[in-house]
Amino acid sequence: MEKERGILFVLSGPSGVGKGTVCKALRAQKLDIQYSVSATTRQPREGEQHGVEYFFKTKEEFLRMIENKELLEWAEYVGNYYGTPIEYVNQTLDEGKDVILEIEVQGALQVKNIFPEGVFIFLTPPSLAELRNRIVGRGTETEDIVNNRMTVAKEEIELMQHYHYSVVNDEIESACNRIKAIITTEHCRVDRVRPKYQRILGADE
Ligand SMILES: Nc1nc2c(ncn2[C@@H]2O[C@H](COP(=O)(O)OP(=O)(O)O)[C@@H](O)[C@H]2O)c(=O)[nH]1
Ligand SMILES: Nc1ncnc2c1ncn2[C@@H]1O[C@H](COP(=O)(O)OP(=O)(O)O)[C@@H](O)[C@H]1O
Repeated sequence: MEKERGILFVLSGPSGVGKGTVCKALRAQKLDIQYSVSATTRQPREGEQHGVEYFFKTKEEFLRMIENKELLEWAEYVGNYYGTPIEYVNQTLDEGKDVILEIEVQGALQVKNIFPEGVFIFLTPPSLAELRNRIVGRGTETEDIVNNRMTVAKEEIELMQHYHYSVVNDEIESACNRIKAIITTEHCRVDRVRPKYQRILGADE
């Protein structure tokens, strides 16, 4: 019997809201979901491994991936390129497994055009003041860059309307629980389960 296709979940939101942190916490829970590994031209950080956190590429290699249509979406973010290899996503969904992408907002909106049946989750800060604290707290940005990130974040929060769900990242554990609840809910949607039951009803006993 033909397998149900998996569901594509996209977790996105402004820089510093905690996408990476929440995704790492979700991974630790060993859910039945696959995590896509992105390609990037940024330098690996200490401890990062090729093929685990990212596929680290030169700019030339990345541009070739774009040219060869190997990416589902891509975006330039703070001077580096980031993109989602399309083959892994399609293959994993075809195998009936769910996939989650943790990507920034420009990329998420590109995916929405290609995969409108995907589930788009916007991670929201509890407040703008807390978002600023988190960006400053990370200690990687100068004051000018923090101000710039805040301006971009406000524009990105306006784009929340294009998403299906908004999850507040107040506490990491609560945010993870909300995302797990969304995954469960999506699996119970009648438009997703009906084809399966129609097949069962139509099949000989
Ligand atoms: N569009 C897009 N964004 C990505 C992709 N992979 C990672 N990102 C985003 O790129 C941004 C920078 O990621 P990274 O360099 O790991 O630094 P971070 O700020 O510590 O998360 C984050 O907002 C990620 O969500 C991708 O494949 N496509
Ligand atoms: N729920 C939370 N409460 C407090 N701090 C958080 C929370 N989630 C993330 N952070 C902190 O906020 C900063 C930004 O998180 P990060 O995961 O790098 O964000 P993003 O991937 O969205 O850019 C990090 O220092 C992280 O430890």
